[in-house]
Amino acid sequence: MRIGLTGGIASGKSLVATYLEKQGIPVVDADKLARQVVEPGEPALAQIVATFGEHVLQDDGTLDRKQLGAIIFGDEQKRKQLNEIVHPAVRQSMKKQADLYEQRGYTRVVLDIPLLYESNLFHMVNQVWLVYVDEATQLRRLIERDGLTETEAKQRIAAQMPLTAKKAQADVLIDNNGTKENTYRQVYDALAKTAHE
Ligand SMILES: Nc1ncnc2c1ncn2[C@@H]1O[C@H](COP(=O)(O)OP(=O)(O)OP(=O)(O)O)[C@@H](O)[C@H]1O
Repeated sequence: MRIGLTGGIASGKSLVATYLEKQGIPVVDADKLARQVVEPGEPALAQIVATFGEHVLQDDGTLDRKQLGAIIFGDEQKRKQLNEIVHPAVRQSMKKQADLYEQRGYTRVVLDIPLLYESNLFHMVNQVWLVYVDEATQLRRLIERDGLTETEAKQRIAAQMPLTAKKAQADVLIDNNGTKENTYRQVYDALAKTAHE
């Protein structure tokens, strides 16, 4: 069974993912794979260079993220082109890792996908677990973690699909407004329910 773990910025996905790993559940991290698929030697990097030019590479052959960011900033068409290269590579890589874990005998694999809703990746998982917090808590934790001003933090939250809108399509809601222990308990209980599925 594949569980899609998602939420919003600073909602507590990493907290939950770390706990799941401690419980012996393998977690496939979409953000980590998104960095791996553009490493030197990877086909996605070659496609990026073919599309945007050699100047998106640094001298050591790695992707110059700043340069690429500047190219796609404010250019919807270019952003789309980049996503059309990177997204399929990430999906393929997530699937491959999940397959591997299953071949090794794991019956439950978690796919940590921050943009599961935005990228419409419901087809990749059997269940969606949503880590949610109310906006005041999200704002406070984001400011504390990243050292942002209130305005900056509000902008980042506003740039995403609201967490409340994500609730309707979730199979399991993990309320992370309380203590970490409280959240761990909910995850433990949700895991217990999947043990025989
Ligand atoms: N229940 C909690 N009580 C107190 N602090 C918490 C709790 N849950 C998370 N935090 C803190 O809030 C911050 C955000 O949590 P976390 O990094 O797990 O979120 P995330 O969803 O993975 O964020 P992002 O997607 O932005 O990386 C962290 O500093 C974390 O330590």
